[in-house]
Amino acid sequence: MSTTGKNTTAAATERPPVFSVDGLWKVFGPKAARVPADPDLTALSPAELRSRTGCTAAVADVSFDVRKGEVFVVMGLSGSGKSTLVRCLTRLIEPTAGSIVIDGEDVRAMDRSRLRELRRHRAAMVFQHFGLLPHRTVLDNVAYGLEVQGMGRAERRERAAAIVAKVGLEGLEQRRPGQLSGGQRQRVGLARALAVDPEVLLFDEPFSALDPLIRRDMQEEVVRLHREEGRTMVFITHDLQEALKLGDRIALMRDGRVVQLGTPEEIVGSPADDYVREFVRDVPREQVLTVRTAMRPAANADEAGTGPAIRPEATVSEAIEAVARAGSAARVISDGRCLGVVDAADLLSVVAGTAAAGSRAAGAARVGAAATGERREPTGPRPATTEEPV
Ligand SMILES: Nc1ncnc2c1ncn2[C@@H]1O[C@H](COP(=O)(O)OP(=O)(O)OP(=O)(O)O)[C@@H](O)[C@H]1O
Repeated sequence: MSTTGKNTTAAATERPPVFSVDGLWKVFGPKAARVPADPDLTALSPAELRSRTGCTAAVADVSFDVRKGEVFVVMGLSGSGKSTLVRCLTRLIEPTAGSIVIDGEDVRAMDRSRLRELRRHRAAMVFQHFGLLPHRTVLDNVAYGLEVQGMGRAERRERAAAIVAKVGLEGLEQRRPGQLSGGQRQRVGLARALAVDPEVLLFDEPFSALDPLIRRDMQEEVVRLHREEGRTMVFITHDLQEALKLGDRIALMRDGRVVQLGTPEEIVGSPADDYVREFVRDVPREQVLTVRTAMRPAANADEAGTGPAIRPEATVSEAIEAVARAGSAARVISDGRCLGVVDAADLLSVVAGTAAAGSRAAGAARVGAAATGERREPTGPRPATTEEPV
């Protein structure tokens, strides 16, 4: 579980939104539209709402932005509303209330042809069950979306062949889906979505049917593609490890609501409530939390001036290694400035979960902001004033 390659820099968090979702509801059941509009009904628990109205609020007042170039993970247990939420983004499911905007354009106002173009070109979906055409070859399955777009045969086959190679399926172009393993089929599904060069890739639990090793391969494939292409991705999963591994930010859903929205580090280091705390209880904190969370101001000039230098994004696990090797506290250095120091005790208290993350990096105020989906940048502890070249 490494955070390597993630968009955790300030530049990434300042990128413009691709999708902006505000006050989104999807209610299933009779006279669904009255539910979001009635505060007496919106205040009910899911069970009460069902017994009073026969309705289920699969998505309940959800707001967030997906920023350009990020991997945005929607995570939650079965039935929490993940699929409904992501299907609402391109109106595969029609929302009941709220707004969805893609690149400034109102998705709810799109007519049929505009919606078709949205789904085909701008926000392509990779499904769990592949959805491949059984009688077509790998190459023709990948070229299918280009065919629908009206691209000529030679051009689309050339383009499809390049994408097939990109996802590691070279040599299998002429096979049919029935002659492939589950992992290979999922690669075809991924290649097909990539072939149309969409602005956003939407993944609906794409790897949950794969065995663990192939699943890990595919996760690495996604990380690699993301790193190479910087494509915006929305990824649904019920698997916390997968969410932490892939997500720049994670929206954790429960009963249709987003209970916390934040970076893996924020979710693990500063759970918004007991539900999230229980969810992340078994996560190896040292692999997710960074030294930003663990560091403290240097006690004196001596501490600020000696010891190994580590980056603020280094994980606590990496810092433990550096501190153990050096036998002294490490300095957290960014742009030649010493932001703080970490010693063995600081690092141990993060591992043990006794470090008050709320009072160190992830301030209590941010937890509130994350829970409501408000955009707010992670803040580190107050930097030490010591100027120190690395
Ligand atoms: N067509 C429908 N009619 C009525 N209720 C529905 C419908 N589709 C989904 N629901 C309900 O909405 C809630 C959210 O379902 P959804 O499929 O979005 O959850 P999920 O988190 O994606 O679950 P899973 O991980 O099992 O796919 C559930 O309570 C589900 O029963």
